[in-house]
Amino acid sequence: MSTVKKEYKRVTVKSLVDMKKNGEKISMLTAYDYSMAKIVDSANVDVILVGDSASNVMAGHETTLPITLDQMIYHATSVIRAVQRALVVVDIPFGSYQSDPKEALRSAIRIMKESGAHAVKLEGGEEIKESVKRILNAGIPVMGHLGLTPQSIYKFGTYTVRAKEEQEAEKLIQDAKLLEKLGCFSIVLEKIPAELTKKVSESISIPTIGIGGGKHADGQVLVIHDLLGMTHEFNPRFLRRYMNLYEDMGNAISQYVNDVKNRDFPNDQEQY
Ligand SMILES: Nc1nc(=O)c2c([nH]1)NC[C@@H]1CN(c3ccc(C(=O)N[C@@H](CCC(=O)O)C(=O)O)cc3)CN21
Ligand SMILES: CC(C)C(=O)C(=O)O
Ligand SMILES: [Mg+2]
Repeated sequence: MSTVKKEYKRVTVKSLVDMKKNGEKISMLTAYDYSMAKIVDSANVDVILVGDSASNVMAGHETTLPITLDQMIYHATSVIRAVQRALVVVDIPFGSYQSDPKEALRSAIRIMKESGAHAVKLEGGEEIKESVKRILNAGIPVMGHLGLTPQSIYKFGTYTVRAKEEQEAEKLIQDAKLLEKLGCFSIVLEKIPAELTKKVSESISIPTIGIGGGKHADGQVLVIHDLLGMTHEFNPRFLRRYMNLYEDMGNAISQYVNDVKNRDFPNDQEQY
């Protein structure tokens, strides 16, 4: 009898750029823990993002601002233990890269060293240029993030569509070109007009990953809890739900409560 070990061809930073070249769309989802990452990875998702959206969906904060570097590393470490195929990217959280490029590099190094992740993601363009350079110089792959950047929500005040005006759109295009020139391997485009996503995607050779960026992005990303319907009060237009887990889980748990109350669980077979 032989045990056949399944061979996984790992997704790399280079394979993502090749996918764009070959016209193959890239799938990306978030995960924050071992069990979920196992399922996401087994379903052949190309990129797993340990997003700072963990601040919302894991910790229950209103924004992504409170989550700490230590907490991000904890989530990333759990995810990495589960993943055999996907490229794992980790958000550098608010406050651990904005004050100076050396701090940015230190944060990126801690993420890579302590979690075993494959790349980091930072929000912004021109403003964080020196930090991106330093991190890339250390050999750490960087994913950019432009458009709606939730870490600067208080600067904008709302989660409305970004870069609808000519001037902001032009800055976004310049930022995308800059990130490519610096050496980023990919850029997330969040909540911008579909036509702008098209323009950006055609202007650079690294893949764009959209969330609320429309069909022209080279890939798509969603928060896993949104896709599964666990965040039933979050209803942006860009979200497609594939399940209604909030309801289904609620029903399953209610049945369990009933079974315990009614002395139905455990039964004779479910005890020793
Ligand atoms: N569960 C979850 N999903 C996400 O996609 C997500 C997070 N959390 N947390 C971090 C950021 C924040 N993101 C957001 C937040 C809000 C909207 C949004 O469209 N909100 C409103 C519209 C607000 C407005 O137009 O003023 C909505 O329609 O729900 C989109 C992306 C994306 N990220
Ligand atoms: C929504 C994605 C792109 C993200 O940054 C996150 O989940 O934190
Ligand atoms: Mg994020």
